[in-house]
Amino acid sequence: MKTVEIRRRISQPKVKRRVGKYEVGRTIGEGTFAKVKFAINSETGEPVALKILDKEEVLKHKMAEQIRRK
Ligand SMILES: Nc1ncnc2c1ncn2[C@@H]1O[C@H](COP(=O)(O)OP(=O)(O)OP(=O)(O)O)[C@@H](O)[C@H]1O
Repeated sequence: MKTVEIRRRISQPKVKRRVGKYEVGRTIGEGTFAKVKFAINSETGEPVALKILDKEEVLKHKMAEQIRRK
């Protein structure tokens, strides 16, 4: 009985990272200033590509004016 409970716990999917309403999954690409991850809008179920910017690199290359928060 005890063994079954432990196995169940181990086989549960890992808790995914959350950013606001998005459940963040695997990395699908990388660019010079950003990492792009697969994510799901938990309110609508819509799959999206989530771009995570490297703030240091953006500031270093004076690209802040090209970035808009959505
Ligand atoms: N909307 C998207 N859907 C799926 N994959 C994407 C999407 N946007 C970006 N990617 C993936 O993430 C990678 C990195 O994207 P990003 O826009 O950061 O850089 P890049 O424009 O390709 O390269 P660089 O920043 O070096 O000019 C892309 O090459 C692509 O593989």
